[in-house]
Amino acid sequence: MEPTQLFDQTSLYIQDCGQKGRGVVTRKLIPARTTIDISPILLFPSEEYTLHGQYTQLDHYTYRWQGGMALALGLGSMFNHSNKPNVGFQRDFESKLIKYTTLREIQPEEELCISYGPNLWFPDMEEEPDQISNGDSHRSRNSGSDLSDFSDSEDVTGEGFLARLQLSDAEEEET
Ligand SMILES: C[S@@+](CC[C@H](N)C(=O)[O-])C[C@H]1O[C@@H](n2cnc3c(N)ncnc32)[C@H](O)[C@@H]1O
Repeated sequence: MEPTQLFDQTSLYIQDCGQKGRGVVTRKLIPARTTIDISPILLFPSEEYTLHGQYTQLDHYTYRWQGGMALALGLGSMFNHSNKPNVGFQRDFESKLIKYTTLREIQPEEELCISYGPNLWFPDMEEEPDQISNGDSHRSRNSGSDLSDFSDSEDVTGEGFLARLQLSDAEEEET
């Protein structure tokens, strides 16, 4: 495996984001298309996840992965959800990494959010009050298309990468 360069994250910090719990915030302006983190992952094989993991706190933090579910080590586990995300992510199955890239310019003191997909298991506090649904707290994160499900390992750099991040889940399923 090639060595992976990690990132200087001195401008990012973890903050209490009210009912969302902790979240990731930036002190400085971050330009669009900036890679802000590469998180190594810890893979839980499908069987282990089905037998145990889905009944634990891990279920709130894991990403779909080839062969099971993955816990992002580092910032990747701390991004909250927004249906208008300002950060996209791309899984690199071969290198067991998730790369996070800004989708637009992000202002100082703004929270960095990814999209978990359409099937949330909690009431979305980013929504307007009359739009908040209850979510389904009993539904396993693994039981729907929670996270846009990249089916293959791809080059994680370049235009194709960012364009793919911006696909909606519906478009993603069609590709
Ligand atoms: C991957 S964790 C994110 C970090 C988490 N906030 C923490 O403090 O550990 C996912 C959990 O954060 C909370 N969360 C994330 N985005 C949210 C949102 N838009 N509205 C409400 N809760 C949210 C939910 O409890 C969810 O199960």
